[in-house]
Amino acid sequence: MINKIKFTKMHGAGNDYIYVDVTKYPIVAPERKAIEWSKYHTGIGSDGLILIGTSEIADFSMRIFNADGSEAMMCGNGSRCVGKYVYEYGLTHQTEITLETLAGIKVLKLNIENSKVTSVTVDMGTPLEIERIRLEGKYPLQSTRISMGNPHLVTFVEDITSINLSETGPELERYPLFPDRTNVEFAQIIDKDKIRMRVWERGSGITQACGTGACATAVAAFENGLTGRKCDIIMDGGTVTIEWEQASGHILMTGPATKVFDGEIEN
Ligand SMILES: N[C@@H](CCC[C@H](N)C(=O)O)C(=O)O
Repeated sequence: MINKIKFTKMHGAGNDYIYVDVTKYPIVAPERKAIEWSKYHTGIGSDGLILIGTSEIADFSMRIFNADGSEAMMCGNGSRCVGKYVYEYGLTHQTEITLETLAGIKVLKLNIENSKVTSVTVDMGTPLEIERIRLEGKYPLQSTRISMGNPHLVTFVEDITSINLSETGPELERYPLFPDRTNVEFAQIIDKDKIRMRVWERGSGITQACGTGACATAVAAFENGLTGRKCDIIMDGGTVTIEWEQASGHILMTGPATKVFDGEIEN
């Protein structure tokens, strides 16, 4: 049993996770560690925990645990950071990497400057289960639900500053229509290729950014005739560019990946 785990804190547009190479530091109960380590006052502080491992069907694998210990299928911002991690820690010299996730294999293209990964484009695959819905009850919202591997509920509003996300977020996350809970995005159209978005993440609460949420928002905007196929999603912690390719039907997400620090923690 390894007593000390080496980890790296990284963020993608402010969406921050603890990254562990589990080929060197196996973690027995990641659900429990995600809860313990994500706490800001008594742990490392993060939106969750991401495990980087080997794969029989791709170059690497990624597992993601939210701050409440629940396991998610996919993490857009996290996948970019995994690309940076495996390249900069010398686990690969490839600049195109395949990554096994619970939502299928994703392809990462690394943009390198002076041997550092500055940004990554991820082929996020095809958005699924796109449905315009009308919520009832306390929040009679006209929204769009979309799966990017994980579930999202996107609502466009005139003025995003009018949304009390810490109140609506948890209620919509557990709205009865979503037995598996949902991620919740509110978005305001700035112009044909710019959207301001804020997110309440299932299992983590308000975060500064959500990659799969940015993809879902861009898809919902296009489906509702509000933008073209390519747009910038401006979140609290940074911006990502989303393109919904017409030919392939795939979503391409490009954005930053940033290392914060390396650390060591008792297992
Ligand atoms: N922040 C992520 C998504 C993380 C998982 C999400 N909270 C869920 O439970 O579905 C991203 O960047 O995509």
